[in-house]
Amino acid sequence: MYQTAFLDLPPLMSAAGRVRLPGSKSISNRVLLLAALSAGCTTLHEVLESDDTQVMLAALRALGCRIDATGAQTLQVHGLGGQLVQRQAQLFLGNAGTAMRPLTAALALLAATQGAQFELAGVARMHERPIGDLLDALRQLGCPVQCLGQEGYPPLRVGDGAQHALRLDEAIRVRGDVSSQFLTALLLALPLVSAQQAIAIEVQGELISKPYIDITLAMLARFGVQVQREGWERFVIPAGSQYRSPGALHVEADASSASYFLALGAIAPPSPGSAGLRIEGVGLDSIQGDIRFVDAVRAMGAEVEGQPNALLVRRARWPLRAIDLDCNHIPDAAMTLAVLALYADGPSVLRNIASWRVKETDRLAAMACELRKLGAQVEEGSDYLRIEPLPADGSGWRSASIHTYDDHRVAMCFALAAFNPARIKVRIEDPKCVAKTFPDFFETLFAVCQTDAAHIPVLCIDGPTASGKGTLATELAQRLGYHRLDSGLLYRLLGLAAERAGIDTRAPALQQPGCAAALGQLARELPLRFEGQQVWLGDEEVSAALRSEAAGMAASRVAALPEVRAALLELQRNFRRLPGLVADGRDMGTVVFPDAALKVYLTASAEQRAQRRHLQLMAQGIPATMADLLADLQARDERDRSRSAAPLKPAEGARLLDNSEQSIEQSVQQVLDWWQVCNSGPNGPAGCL
Ligand SMILES: Nc1ncnc2c1ncn2[C@@H]1O[C@H](COP(=O)(O)OP(=O)(O)OP(=O)(O)O)[C@@H](O)[C@H]1O
Ligand SMILES: Nc1ccn([C@@H]2O[C@H](COP(=O)(O)O)[C@@H](O)[C@H]2O)c(=O)n1
Repeated sequence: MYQTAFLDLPPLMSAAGRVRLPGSKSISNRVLLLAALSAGCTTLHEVLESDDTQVMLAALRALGCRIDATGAQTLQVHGLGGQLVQRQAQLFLGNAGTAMRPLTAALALLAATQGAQFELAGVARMHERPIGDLLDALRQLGCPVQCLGQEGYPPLRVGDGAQHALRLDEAIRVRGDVSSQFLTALLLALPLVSAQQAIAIEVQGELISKPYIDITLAMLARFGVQVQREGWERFVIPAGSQYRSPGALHVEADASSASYFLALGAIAPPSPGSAGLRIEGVGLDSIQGDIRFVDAVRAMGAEVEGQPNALLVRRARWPLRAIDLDCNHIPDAAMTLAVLALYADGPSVLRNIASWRVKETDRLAAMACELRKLGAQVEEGSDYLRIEPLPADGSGWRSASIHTYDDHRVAMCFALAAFNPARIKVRIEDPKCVAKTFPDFFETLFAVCQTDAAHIPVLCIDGPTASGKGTLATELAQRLGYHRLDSGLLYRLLGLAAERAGIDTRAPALQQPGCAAALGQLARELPLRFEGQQVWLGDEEVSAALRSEAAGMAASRVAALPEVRAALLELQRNFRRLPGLVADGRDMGTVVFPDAALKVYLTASAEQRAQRRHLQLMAQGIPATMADLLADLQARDERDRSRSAAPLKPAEGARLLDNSEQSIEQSVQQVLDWWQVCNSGPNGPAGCL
């Protein structure tokens, strides 16, 4: 997951391959709760790992439910059988509506019938999301429920520690026109108290987001409770209903998450020779309402083929066909349509989406505001959006920094704007907000998208030994969310590989006929592998061996050979991958990435550098003297500067940074400021050179 303050998406050009989606949030949180309420043990497979499921898991554990992780995305839930083991708890539920609403209802009933008291709170936005209609229904039942802040909103206290008789004879009335989650919450909770009598729920107002109720009913059925539905107005939980664990259950992939990749397939030309984009984990027979997003992208012109537990999508009609659609049945996925509308042949209207206003943020206002930043004309009604497309010739598109409002769906759907025909980058602020439902969303996106190498930004740091290039490059890559190329490591690996192969890399031997060619060949076939922080040369883990001064000296000798440099050139250029690269070495800006957007030449006095290296080695427990280190680094610098192939020197247009008197953070800030300037042109990273 990208933990950066922002993520710059370079212009994207095509997409193809396979996407494996994470588990459905709606199903995961429902089945976690149901498994916890049931008697017996339930094994849940492919459970979503995200912020929203984490808060549900933490709450269930705080209530005394044992949940063991028994494999990747597999959990074993030891159900409580409807019996409280904790009579008091304070639960933090973040911004997860799928946790707050059902837990409120279930705990209110359990607290009232068994004598307990619980507090449920969330993040600030959760305390602005109304829950009054659900509380009214619980109060009708006779459950003590108290709002600890503003009436009708979390934080809440349910129960008062005493037992209360419930009024179950009369039908429970609940509003259905603000959020369908209130009805879901009651449906999930009431089987806890239906052993003796049937319980009816009557929905007041037109029920919105009906497909989510279908998910609830399907999950209840899996746990042994068959709810009788009379239209969408009345639901009856039969007397004697009781939760029974199904033993094991597989969670479908998230159909709302599929929408981003269905949309991607609709707008991205497939890469040459590919059949399109295959989305795995969910098929046309999904029980999730957002699968109907398929109808919407088909209406806009995409070809979608249903396969067993998968979808295959291809761009067909271009530009897309504008739509005028009632989106009440796909409220979450419909946000994706708002961005697709930018690529349509006329204005699109998304109707009946008033519920957007009470989601993670006011999504109607947020989408209108961010679409306008891209240059679109948008009309925002109380319950609709009308979106004018942007010209297919690229005129009118503006480079924008998309504010994401701590809303995962805003971040994910605006990623699609990176396919703009103007080929301008799109900045997504606070990309980690996708953790709510799809922590690896951007990694998944980059894995199936392609673009011209020239669009992938590169930031180069060159300079002499121990000037701090690696330290600076690592930090920059982390803050920008970019890949990192430590090019010196490749030369060090080659020096080590030569030693392992019995090739003498000392000066006289290197001049022997055939030696340079042999090293060039070795460089082309380097059996290198990166595993996290570990570097492998064939079967040997060599990370520590590579950092020795001897390895540095050997690297510096083999690096002077043109055959070696030529052999490693392509390998280094292959590190240029989405979303960007920070590369450090001696010739990053001069030879390997001459078109880099920003080139920095980093120096410090030889004495400072020797001292830093000394401290570095001491910290690793490697003995060295200052005098030896100074002599070594001066010899290396001299060889690097004086060689004929790719000598160490500032690249044309490079920014010079002498960090002798700077802290690491000051150097980082200086380069980020330069990077910001490079990126502030109307077309994104035009470069500083
Ligand atoms: N601005 C700085 N101020 C103080 N110390 C620094 C600064 N930058 C880096 N250092 C320290 O100097 C040491 C050497 O840095 P680093 O290994 O990043 O240099 P390098 O240029 O990548 O070296 P090499 O070219 O040999 O790989 C590290 O211990 C690092 O913490
Ligand atoms: N682009 C590069 C990077 C490194 N070298 C040579 O490798 C030696 C080791 O590099 P470190 O950055 O890991 O210390 C270095 O002394 C250079 O001779 C290079 O030539 N080009």
